[in-house]
Amino acid sequence: MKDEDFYKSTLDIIGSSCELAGIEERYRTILSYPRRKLIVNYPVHMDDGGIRMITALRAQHNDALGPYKGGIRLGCSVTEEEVTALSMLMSIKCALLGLPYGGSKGGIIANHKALSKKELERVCRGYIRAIYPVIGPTLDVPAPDMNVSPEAIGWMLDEYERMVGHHQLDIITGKPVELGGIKGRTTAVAWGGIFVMEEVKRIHNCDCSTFAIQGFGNVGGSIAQILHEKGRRVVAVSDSTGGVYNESGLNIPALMYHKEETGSVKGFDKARDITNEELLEMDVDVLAPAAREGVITAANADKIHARSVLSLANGPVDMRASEILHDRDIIVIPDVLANGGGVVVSYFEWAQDREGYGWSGAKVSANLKDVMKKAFRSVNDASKDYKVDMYRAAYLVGIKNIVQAMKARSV
Ligand SMILES: NC(=O)c1ccc[n+]([C@@H]2O[C@H](COP(=O)([O-])OP(=O)(O)OC[C@H]3O[C@@H](n4cnc5c(N)ncnc54)[C@H](O)[C@@H]3O)[C@@H](O)[C@H]2O)c1
Repeated sequence: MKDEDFYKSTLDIIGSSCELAGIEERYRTILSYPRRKLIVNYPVHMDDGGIRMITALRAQHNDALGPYKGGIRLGCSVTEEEVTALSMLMSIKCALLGLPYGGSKGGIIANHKALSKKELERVCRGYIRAIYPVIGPTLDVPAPDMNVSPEAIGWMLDEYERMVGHHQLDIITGKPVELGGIKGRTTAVAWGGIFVMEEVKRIHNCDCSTFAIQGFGNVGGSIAQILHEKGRRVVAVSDSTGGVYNESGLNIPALMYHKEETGSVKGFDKARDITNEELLEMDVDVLAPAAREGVITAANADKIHARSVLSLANGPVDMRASEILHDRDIIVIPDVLANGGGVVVSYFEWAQDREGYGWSGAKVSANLKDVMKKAFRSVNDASKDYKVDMYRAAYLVGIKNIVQAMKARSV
């Protein structure tokens, strides 16, 4: 899916949710624009003595409920439309999950694979210097997203603290644990998805024994690992190079080792190579797209054979595809709910750093479970009340919560 289409499909779901909830036209108009978009160009010193200009941005969508919150993406294919749409999804996600945050997103347009570690550090530090005027612990709190590691977040924290001249751990989340990060952040998206899946299984009485996972990075890799440890059968996984399949279940730790050694999941000796299309069309209990936006659309929704779809990536299923799947009795857990565990635990990290008292892993896990189950119930109830699929219900609940906050502010 092209980024313009992702942006358009985000506006479509905002518009149709407002219509469904009977929300006044002016709120739909307000929510269809980001409040602020900062585009920056900054020079980075390269190891060969030259400089390179880096273009980056920060999109801030809506802050009626609290400070903007959103990750930073790094990559040469990052675009303004993609980052803007993702800032909108963040507002809706935070509102749906009951967090006191608005939504934002950042993007750094650079080929991270072609940078040395020192160059990457200078790119990350430069980004913080460039967006400094629009971020702050009660203004906009960044976090990692694709291709941004906890180490990179550590550099960003350090750069901000150098600028302000004092410690400020609550300026950014996703930090290494030894630098004010929180226990459980790296597996938070995966655990959040699993807690939601457990509710789906309990309430809708569906089977969750076999899994196919698209993407084998932070999110896809960690859910595969957890499911494997729980004794579930992860029969297929893929990355950008293709996928692998084993009907009896893949040995995930061995596959991780294979990917580390070869750079790809393909060619794993205890499995058969498959394409990403084959993975999406697999007959499994749960299909978890955990790579990119726009992978299930009206063009391939008819070919999906999973019993449920856990949308761990941002925007992997569009509204039309979700309707088609719903009509075929396939349960779609929307992204704003399924991958919400990441921002929930980011919120715990922010709260921990503002409080100055470390949370235990057990406290993180118990609180995450509570938030995810409560959010699932609100979506499930809205789905029944409005007689719509869970995808539309989730956006509807999030947007209603934002609009209530705007009304309380007399916007
Ligand atoms: N990391 C987080 O905390 C977090 C939180 C919420 C949502 N998300 C979303 O989850 C998704 C994945 O994020 P991540 O942090 O795991 O990124 P990542 O960069 O660690 O991993 C992405 C994975 O997807 C694979 N991939 C890329 N393009 C692909 C394609 N066309 N087909 C199949 N596989 C492909 C990559 O090879 C890699 O294995 C993104 O949509 C991101 O916005 C991430």
